[in-house]
Amino acid sequence: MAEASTAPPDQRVPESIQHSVLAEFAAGVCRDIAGGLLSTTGDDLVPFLEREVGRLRQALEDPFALGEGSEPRHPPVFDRRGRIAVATNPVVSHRNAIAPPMKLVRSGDECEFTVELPLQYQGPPSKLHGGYSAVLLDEALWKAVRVNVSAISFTRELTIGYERPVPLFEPVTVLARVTEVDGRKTFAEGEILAGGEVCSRAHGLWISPRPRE
Ligand SMILES: CCCCCCCC/C=C\CCCCCCCC(=O)SCCNC(=O)CCNC(=O)[C@H](O)C(C)(C)COP(=O)(O)OP(=O)(O)OC[C@H]1O[C@@H](n2cnc3c(N)ncnc32)[C@H](O)[C@@H]1OP(=O)(O)O
Repeated sequence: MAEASTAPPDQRVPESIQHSVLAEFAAGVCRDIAGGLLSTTGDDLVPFLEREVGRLRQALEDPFALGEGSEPRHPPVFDRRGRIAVATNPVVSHRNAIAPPMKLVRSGDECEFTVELPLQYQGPPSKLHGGYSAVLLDEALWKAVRVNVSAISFTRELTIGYERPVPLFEPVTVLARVTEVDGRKTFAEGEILAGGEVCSRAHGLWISPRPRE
């Protein structure tokens, strides 16, 4: 259990920058291993794994060699109650090895993300699994709701239309915007685009929980 921090606000971080950079690097190696296990077979498997383990071992021996001066994207913080809060989000957190991670590049009335999906997200050959398209759109539409509505909301309904396959191994864009706010209900819509063409469309409803009596 984390102890409540008594540090001044500017020092309220539970680990060094170097450890945060190391954790995000390790998550990246885990992602590369996940993809490589699906594309590497037979005699290539052992050298592949040795290379990846070697990258990790080298980082552990000399963490300062990891992109000198580089900043962690999602370092843990102390929350308002003094507990350690790690960015666990499975779509955008650089510390979560199962996140691609999808990157927010523009946030406002419309949110824009970019992402490149490797082999572990494959459904049809070289195309994204449809369930994972829904994951990307859920996150993007939730973010558009989050930045435009003050109360935290949760996905109540999400409808996805699959118009074209989403390609793996190339940058795709995910767009999202709020269309209507009605009390606790917020409606939003968005798209996944590849090469300028819409591949999937989503619309849905986000509801903020009723205030406690
Ligand atoms: C490092 C630090 C980080 C800090 C971060 C801060 C905190 C972060 C917090 C969160 C992170 C999330 C990260 C992104 C996640 C992406 C989004 C997700 O995946 S969310 C998870 C999946 N979703 C759920 O698990 C919801 C499960 N459902 C519920 O919990 C409830 O259903 C809930 C809260 C959504 C609504 O519950 P009710 O009981 O308040 O709803 P009722 O009263 O039934 O409906 C409200 C109104 O909406 C209408 N309504 C319901 N369904 C409708 C529909 N389909 N169309 C139109 N209206 C509808 C109803 O008729 C009602 O209307 P009338 O107020 O009576 O006028």
